[in-house]
Amino acid sequence: MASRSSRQSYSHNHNNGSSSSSSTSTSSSSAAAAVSSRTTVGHAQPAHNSSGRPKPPSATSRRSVIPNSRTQSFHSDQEPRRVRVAIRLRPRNAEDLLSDADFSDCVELQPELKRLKLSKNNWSSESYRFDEVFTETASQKRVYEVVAKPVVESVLNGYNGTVMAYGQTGTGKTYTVGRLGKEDASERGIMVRALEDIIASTSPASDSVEVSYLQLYMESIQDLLAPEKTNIPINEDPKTGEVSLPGATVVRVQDLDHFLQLLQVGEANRHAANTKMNTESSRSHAILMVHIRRSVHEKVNDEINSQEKGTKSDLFDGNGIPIVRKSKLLIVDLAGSERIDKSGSEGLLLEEAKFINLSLSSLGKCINALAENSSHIPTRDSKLTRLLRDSFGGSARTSLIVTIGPSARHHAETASTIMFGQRAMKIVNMVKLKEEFDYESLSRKLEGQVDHLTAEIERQQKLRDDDKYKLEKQLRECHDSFAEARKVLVTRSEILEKENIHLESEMKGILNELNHQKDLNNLMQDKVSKLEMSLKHSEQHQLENSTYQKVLADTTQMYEKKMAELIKQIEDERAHSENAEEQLALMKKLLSEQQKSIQGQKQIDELALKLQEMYQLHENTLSELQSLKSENKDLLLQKEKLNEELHSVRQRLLEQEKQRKGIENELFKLKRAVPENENDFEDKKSYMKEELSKGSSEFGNRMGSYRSNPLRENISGQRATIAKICEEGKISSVIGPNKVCLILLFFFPVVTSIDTMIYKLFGLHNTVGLQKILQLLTSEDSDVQVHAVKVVANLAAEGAPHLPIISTCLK
Ligand SMILES: Nc1ncnc2c1ncn2[C@@H]1O[C@H](COP(=O)(O)OP(=O)(O)OP(=O)(O)O)[C@@H](O)[C@H]1O
Repeated sequence: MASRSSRQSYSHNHNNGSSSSSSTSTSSSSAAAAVSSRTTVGHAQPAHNSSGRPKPPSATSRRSVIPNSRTQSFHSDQEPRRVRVAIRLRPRNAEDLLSDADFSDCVELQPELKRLKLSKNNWSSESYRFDEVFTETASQKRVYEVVAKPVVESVLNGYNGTVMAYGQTGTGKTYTVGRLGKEDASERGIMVRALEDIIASTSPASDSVEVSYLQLYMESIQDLLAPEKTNIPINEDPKTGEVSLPGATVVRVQDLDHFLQLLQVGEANRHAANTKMNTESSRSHAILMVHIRRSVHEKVNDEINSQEKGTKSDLFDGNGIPIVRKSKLLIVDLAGSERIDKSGSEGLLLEEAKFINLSLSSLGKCINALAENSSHIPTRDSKLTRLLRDSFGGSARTSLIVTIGPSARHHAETASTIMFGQRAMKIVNMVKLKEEFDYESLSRKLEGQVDHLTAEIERQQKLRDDDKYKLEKQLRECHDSFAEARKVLVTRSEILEKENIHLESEMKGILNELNHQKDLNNLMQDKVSKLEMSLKHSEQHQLENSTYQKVLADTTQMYEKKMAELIKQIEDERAHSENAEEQLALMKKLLSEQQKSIQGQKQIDELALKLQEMYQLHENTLSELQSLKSENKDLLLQKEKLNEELHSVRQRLLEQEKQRKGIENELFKLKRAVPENENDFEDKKSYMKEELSKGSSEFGNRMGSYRSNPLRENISGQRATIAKICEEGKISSVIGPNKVCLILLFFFPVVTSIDTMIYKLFGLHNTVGLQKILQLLTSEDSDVQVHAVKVVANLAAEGAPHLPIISTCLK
């Protein structure tokens, strides 16, 4: 009772609400008996704090039946959470109505107070407070939301959870937990609704929901999804305390329909045997294990120890890291906790009942021990307690639904069940969040990243190789074009150099020639000036040469002008040439610079273009030079001709000058030699003869130059006639016929006929005398006679004083 008193001291949430101090535990069920016995002996009471709330369990009281399973997790948050217990009253069934017709219900529910009154007898009852009280009209949905949904949410958040139904056979455990509700969804039990929520809250891409469905039948674990698997061993990790069933089938749930199919298969395989109490009684404990694995990306928590933090920081650079939350939900539909004597079982059924009672009794003992903070929790007494070690006193969040029937016939079982629930309410679990680094998915992710990066590196490498190949190709092409351009430039440079050398030599030649021409010009100018001087001196005597001199002066002036122009052109050409040389030097410099560092085809092309322009300019210069040369040549030829003409003119002038002087001398001598009269004639005859004979050879030579002249041949022809006349007149005997003719020619250059000349000769000079002319009339030579007649006729025509003489002669 002490325990009851202590329970009464719970707060409204924790107080079991028992209003009676008397122990009414007469349960014959094993678990209830265990609880009862513990209660009766008055073992350890739950600790309370000053506020009436149960103290958080001490290290000892909190201890889990399993070791800390979070050695790999980094969350250390632990939260005390009491096992939540709700009670549900099944509606009266036909049997109840029939058998209890004369009795009232043994329980009275006060759901608003979350209390249950269990009648002890007709006049007294005991009141018990639960976390929730469901009447017979409570819907499946509400039962789920109140009892199971918080646990499911915890499981989705990474905590282990357990939802378990405990109660007498036929009170609605399977109805509450395992009903499929195929035809009516509102009838669905906790299993289906829990999976519905879990599936809806998880992502098939990042999360996984796996289920195993087992039954514990006669201390043997059988796989309900693969019934051939029996006696599946329980594996307990000594380090983590994790309980697992490695032999059990684990199926990843795809959707709710898939789960319903699985559940249906499991239900079909669940062993059920008819008992006298319930034709469809479950003779085994059904355990649905739901393994949830959820990926959570969180930042590195400050709580992570520095070593782990450092490692992860290196890996993720402070960004979200893959964290996986692994949690397990157990939904347990326990077998009925009926009394063996009441069930009337025998044979196999009796054996089943014994095992059921054994496991439930063991569970009750554990719950008692936990509730009383016992130092020893007998979890290893049965497989059921081994499987549920994490659910009671462990790290799981646990809700217990206790089902009872209304029939007074089962008052004792109902009371025992209620006490089981009341004990369970004292158990405080230390729920723990089970988060782990998802090394597996991290590894997969990293492998994926490595693959991606490797592919990217390979792609980049391939791109680099392609670029490198293209660049190398371009470089080779550039090298080739550069070498070719260089070759062309070198060739052109060589050609230009040769042409330049050639031009330079030509320029030198031209310059030399020009200098020579200048010298010649100077000489010519000197000669011309001298000639001009000479001409000036002989200007008075050489009027006929004035035209020549003028032409010569004009020609010389023109020539000088042309020479000046030519010099100017040559100077221009020299300037051009110097400019070309400068440009060529620039080109050479550019070429050398270009040869040193050619930066590309573009510069080469520009240089080639410039070079071509220079070459064109050079070509033009050459052609201009050539034309100037030809002009110079022509001018030189003209100059040569002019020089020759000038020379010949000068020669003629000199000769004429010389002839003139000679003639003047001879004339002077002749004048001296001419007799004044007949007597003087004879005196001077010898002198003249001597002189004439002396000069005849010179005179004859001087006249030789005229022999080629036709005029002079004519004169020569007439000379014979004159000579005859002179011979007749005794002149020729004195000076000779040649000299007579020359005298005639000198004094009478305009005489057109021999007759006139003879007439003049005899008329001006009376040396011959009229008598001599008249004597010619009688000359034996007919020609002389004819001419003598003509002379006489002329004299007569003139009416000269000779006329009387002539008349006399003619007589
Ligand atoms: N709350 C309820 N509302 C309506 N019917 C119910 C309710 N609870 C139970 N029943 C009915 O009572 C009968 C027995 O229920 P159930 O089989 O769930 O009992 P049980 O506790 O699982 O029995 P066992 O332990 O023998 O398996 C079923 O026909 C079920 O439909």
